[in-house]
Amino acid sequence: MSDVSRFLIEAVGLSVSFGSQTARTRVVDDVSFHIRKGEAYGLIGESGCGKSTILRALSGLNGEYDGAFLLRDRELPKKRDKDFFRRVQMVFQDPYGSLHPRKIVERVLAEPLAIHGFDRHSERIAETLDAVGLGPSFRYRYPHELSGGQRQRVAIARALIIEPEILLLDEPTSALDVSVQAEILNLLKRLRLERDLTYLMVSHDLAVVAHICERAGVMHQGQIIEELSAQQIRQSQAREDYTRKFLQASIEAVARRTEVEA
Ligand SMILES: Nc1ncnc2c1ncn2[C@@H]1O[C@H](COP(=O)(O)OP(=O)(O)OP(=O)(O)O)[C@@H](O)[C@H]1O
Repeated sequence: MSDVSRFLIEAVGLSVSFGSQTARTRVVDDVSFHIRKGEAYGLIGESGCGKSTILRALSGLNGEYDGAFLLRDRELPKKRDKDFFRRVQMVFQDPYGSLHPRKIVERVLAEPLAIHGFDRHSERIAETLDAVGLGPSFRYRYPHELSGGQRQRVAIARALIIEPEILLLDEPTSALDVSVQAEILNLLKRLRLERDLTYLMVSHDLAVVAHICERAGVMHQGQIIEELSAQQIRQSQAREDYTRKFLQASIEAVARRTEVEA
């Protein structure tokens, strides 16, 4: 594939509806955005605005959409192929649900290597565990022997071990304690720089998005109503009324959280 494409990922006129003919609801409505190579792009908005639906459509979990996703200017087929999953990996919100309870970490990490035909399994597992901050002893543990943060590190390792270009992150820290959230966010930030990764991250938490992403689309009722830079988010510089209220509500939520922790 050529590297001259303007964008690594593009969504063009994406719409997703659910329900039968008579009770059909459009939950993503004509959404377009682009992400450059190496960039971290966020989708933010209240619960139910359609963020995860976009991620599920891009990841191939739901092929029932209108519009298109382009990877380096090429439209992705509705049924994603193996090459897509080599390049694009997903990290889910719930580190408890996303790891198989009867598989030790080594097996969790060996499976994607086998599927995608990688060599040097043992070395790659050791390297990747180290990259996510887990020592060699974690290799032989079951998920129930791990904390929430350690499980999410394993989930990140499972995504990274096949050297993808893009990580799709669906609220990757919202199931974790606040102190652990910061560790995982810092890990994601470091990994992106070290490995020249591109992120699409979905979150309802503005602080999380402003920490990780350079740009974010603000979603409301299935549409991206405006895009903001991380600096605009931090300085509460929004054009739309809805975004201003959303930013204000988030700032108040963070202040409340800080008061509770103090
Ligand atoms: N498989 C489905 N069938 C029917 N409705 C669905 C389905 N998946 C999502 N929805 C609906 O689509 C809307 C958008 O859901 P989505 O999960 O994308 O929101 P979200 O912004 O990610 O919210 P949250 O942060 O709570 O996950 C919601 O009203 C949801 O109930």
